[in-house]
Amino acid sequence: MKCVKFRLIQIRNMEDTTILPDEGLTIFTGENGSGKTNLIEAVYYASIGKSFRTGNDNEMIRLGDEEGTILLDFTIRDVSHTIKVKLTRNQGKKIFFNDNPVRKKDLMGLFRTVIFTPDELQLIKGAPVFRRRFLDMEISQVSPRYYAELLRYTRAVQQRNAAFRNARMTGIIPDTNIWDEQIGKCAAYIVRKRLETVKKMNGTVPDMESALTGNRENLEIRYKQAGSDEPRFDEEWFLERLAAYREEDAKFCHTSVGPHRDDLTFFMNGMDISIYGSQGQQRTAILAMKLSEMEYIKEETSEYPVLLLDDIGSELDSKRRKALMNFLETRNIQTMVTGTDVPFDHKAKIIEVGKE
Ligand SMILES: Nc1ncnc2c1ncn2[C@@H]1O[C@H](COP(=O)(O)OP(=O)(O)OP(=O)(O)O)[C@@H](O)[C@H]1O
Repeated sequence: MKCVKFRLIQIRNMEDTTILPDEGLTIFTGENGSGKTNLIEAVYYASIGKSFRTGNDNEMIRLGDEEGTILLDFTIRDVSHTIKVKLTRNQGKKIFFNDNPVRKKDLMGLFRTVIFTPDELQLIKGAPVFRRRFLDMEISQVSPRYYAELLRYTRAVQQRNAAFRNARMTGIIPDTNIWDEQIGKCAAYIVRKRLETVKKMNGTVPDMESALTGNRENLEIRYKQAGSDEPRFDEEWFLERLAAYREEDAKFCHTSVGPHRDDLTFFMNGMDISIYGSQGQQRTAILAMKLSEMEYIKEETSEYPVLLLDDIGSELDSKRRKALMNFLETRNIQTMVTGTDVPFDHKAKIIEVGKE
């Protein structure tokens, strides 16, 4: 999978900018605020249908304009495709794949990316939601069924919670069987898929770590299921727990059982790196996980996704950057990087942003 060309029209600070990235490494360089991250953000937007920086699409449209467009041409196994996203102020977005309108959820998995930004430390330091999202996005990009089950699951949990809220005034515990059944079915599938993925990642993540550092630390991802020491993914288990917790859930109008409560923990040589790891180790571990995500996507789809690295120069020392670039080069992974100075001494296409 390669991005051949992308264009931002009235997006962020870009009036009309076309970029032809290299098949290998492209470095966006330029002063602070010149718009380097805006370029990576647009590529990511075309892949997922939303920004990694904001949930408010209006922020994406250039100030003073009413609409903005992102166009992206890419190839899958040498066949060309196009994605077009048209954003209109306060009126949402329209997405087109090969000129046909598609819903945002249908965009998932067409043009695949993996992103690493300075905020990525949240994956270790932040709330569980960041870790679940990481895993969910990874699997959703290769499995349309997973994404559909996830959406169905989220809706069922919302409906169950709404049923509790609606019944609150009456003091009667509502019958949520219809939602519990849906939650149980989807939850079993979601947790099974997540466990499979974690297992696959554990097969590659130590190699990625050693490619970056030269050390073979024992890096391991563990799935932490709310309510069970040994992860369970049978529907009956979820149904039993949903029934057992119904009374308490009704009191708080929430659902305390299910994969939306699960978490991941990262261990290095048996130690939880969120507690014992240095900042450098945490960053390297995250990057190793991202590379392992790339391997997973490659294994599932037979093509590497496009890697987007925002401000990597400030995140990794030169030794690790070099090791990372060697790794990407040998696998022919298309990579787009931002940095105020050209941060690498590798063969790359360098695009100076903000200079006409
Ligand atoms: N909706 C918008 N309309 C116009 N300009 C915008 C909009 N959103 C952001 N900008 C401008 O985009 C620029 C920020 O771009 P970006 O974050 O890509 O910078 P950068 O080159 O990555 O900078 P740094 O090196 O500091 O990370 C700022 O100048 C900001 O004012």
